Amino acid sequence: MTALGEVSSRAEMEEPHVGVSSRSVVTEVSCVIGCRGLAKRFGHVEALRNANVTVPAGSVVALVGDNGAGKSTLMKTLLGINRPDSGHVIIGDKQVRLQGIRDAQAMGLEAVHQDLALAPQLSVVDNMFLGHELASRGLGIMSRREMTERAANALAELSINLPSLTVAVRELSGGQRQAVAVARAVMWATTAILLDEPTAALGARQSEIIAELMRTVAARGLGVLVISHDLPRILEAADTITVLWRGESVLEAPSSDLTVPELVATMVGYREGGAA
Ligand SMILES: Nc1ncnc2c1ncn2[C@@H]1O[C@H](COP(=O)(O)OP(=O)(O)OP(=O)(O)O)[C@@H](O)[C@H]1O
Repeated sequence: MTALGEVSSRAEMEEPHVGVSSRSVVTEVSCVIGCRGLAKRFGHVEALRNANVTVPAGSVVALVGDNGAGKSTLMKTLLGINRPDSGHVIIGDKQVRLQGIRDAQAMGLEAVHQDLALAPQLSVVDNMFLGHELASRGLGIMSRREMTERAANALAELSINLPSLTVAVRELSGGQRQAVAVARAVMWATTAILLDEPTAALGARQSEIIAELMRTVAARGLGVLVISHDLPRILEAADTITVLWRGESVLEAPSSDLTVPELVATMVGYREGGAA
């Protein structure tokens, strides 16, 4: 993996930033990945206008909001896929200007997008290394046995049981594929993983397993930022919830302080001053 020191030549580091939005109740915490005052337009669409999120190490933070609220845009901006029009991204308590996804990866971020980006015809082991061929080379030439061992360890650490590591990924269930994508992200991440709707296509039991997996990942010290529409489950799995409403973060609170009806009301009808 690229050493962090190499990043500064590509991702411009700025001064550490403190302070969060006035409605935030999560203040002055260390931030492995987050942002302050992000704005992003696509033509006449204001996808983000004042987005703030803070993901501390060892925490699961859920990003919720109605369709079109800006959740995916925010995640892509945190990953350097989108460039913000204003505001800034924070990684490891420092403001950074990411030039692309490679910068984000070099700073220890890994993402699991909705399409999972797995190669169905390749084995579990090959998928665990997919997209990280350059980083793997940095580890020296790995034999097939070493790759299999490394993948097996990564899966075992997350208590992921699969029928075989040599089976093609297309033969796994949806939940097992999702688990492989999460395990790959965790294997390469050193600061945080970002998950876009990891349980959208899963049944109840498989969704439960992925929720447990997020807790396990956080317990290992990584930050976890997850987009979810599954409010009951995410209230249980996340430490903190951030609500986006029309591109603006309007609520950031410990999940233990929130209920599903409160979340829904905030997601669909937030108005400054209270009433929906
Ligand atoms: N590349 C793009 N070009 C033009 N408009 C975009 C682009 N990406 C997002 N948008 C617009 O920005 C707004 C926010 O979209 P985004 O996908 O971030 O919302 P979301 O909260 O993730 O929605 P959903 O829950 O439906 O996935 C939408 O109006 C969307 O159409």
